[in-house]
Amino acid sequence: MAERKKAAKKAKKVATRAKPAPVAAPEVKPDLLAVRAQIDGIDHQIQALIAERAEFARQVGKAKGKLAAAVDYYRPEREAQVLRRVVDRNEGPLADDVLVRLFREIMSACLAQQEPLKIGYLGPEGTFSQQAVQKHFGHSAKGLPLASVEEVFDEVAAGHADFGVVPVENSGQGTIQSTLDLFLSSPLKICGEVELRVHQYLLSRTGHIEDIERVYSHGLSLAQCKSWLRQHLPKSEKIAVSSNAEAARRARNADDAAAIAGENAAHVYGLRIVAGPIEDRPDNTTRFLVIGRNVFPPSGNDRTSLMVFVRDQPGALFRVLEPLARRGVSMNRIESRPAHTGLWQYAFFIDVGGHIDDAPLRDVVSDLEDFAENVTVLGSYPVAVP
Ligand SMILES: O=C(O)C(=O)C[C@]1(C(=O)O)C=C[C@@H](O)C=C1
Repeated sequence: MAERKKAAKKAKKVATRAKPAPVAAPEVKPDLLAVRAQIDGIDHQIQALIAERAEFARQVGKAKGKLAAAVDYYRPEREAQVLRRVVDRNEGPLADDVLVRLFREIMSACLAQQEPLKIGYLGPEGTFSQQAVQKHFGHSAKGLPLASVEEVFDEVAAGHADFGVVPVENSGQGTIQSTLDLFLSSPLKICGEVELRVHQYLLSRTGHIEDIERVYSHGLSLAQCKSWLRQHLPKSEKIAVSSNAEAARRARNADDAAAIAGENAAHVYGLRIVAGPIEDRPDNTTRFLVIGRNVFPPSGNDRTSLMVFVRDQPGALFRVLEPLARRGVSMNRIESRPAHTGLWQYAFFIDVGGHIDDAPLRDVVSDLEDFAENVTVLGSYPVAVP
């Protein structure tokens, strides 16, 4: 919510507090049928407006001309602008993220009128990656569950999926380096980011904690619940598998096994919730990247990811950072990885504020090109809307 709006709301609250306590008026119970009639009238209007919007979205499609596929109609920068306006306008009672979810679904359905987008993710069904796909692209997009993050990159590069959604960072565990490393040898671009609050649950067939001797989960999820496991299941064997949904699939087959996964997985795999949420940090959040084959225009609030290859030499890191400081470009993240191009050569993965079409950032890239072995713009994309 915009700072200005928050300040106005706060001022209003303070003013209310300063007033003498009002004399309690007897609460008038609204008439149920009359209120429902109001809701019916509003639903009627909402439906007519959604239909009208869908018709305009179709016209926008026509205005773009005859394009080859659904992916060519997708405009992430425009979607981000629409959603930011929704947040700016919001004065309650519904929370920003609730309204954003509703509007995303409307845009998802409008876009799917051409043909639904196909989005690759680390499957099987029930993973947090699937939740991230649905959060970002809405339920009208078609999810393609794949066996590994590497396969997500391959299927997008081959054009079998329009976009992919891959985990890149967890608030408590840090960067998922295996995902970053895939960019070293991939031509794909970053087109968006999704932040997902991750709630972990202990799931099993019987639902009884005393039955559990083995706990399956993705290594990252086991790490996110380490203290809880130490306290509640200290003697159980912890087994890392390829995804949380795979863990749920295994737990389905044995009474003495459990899985740590999202609540979704309990429904998908017919398991009972033994305990949850069990993540050690209450703000546990995973950041996902949307990968595709193109870079999109600026949305007005963007981030750019760069990959800078340098030789191991004195002052290398300083020389990477100096142009950013000199040109006033803010940096959100830097990570160094072996570049796989030669011994002691490194790639710096850097996230900075702004779009590659912005002058200061273009200049930074040209400064870096003067001394680095190679500079790759991995993508410029809208900063995640809640
Ligand atoms: O504005 C556009 O370019 C549209 O295609 C319309 C619309 C929308 O429903 O608002 C739908 C899909 C795009 O990804 C962005 C926005």
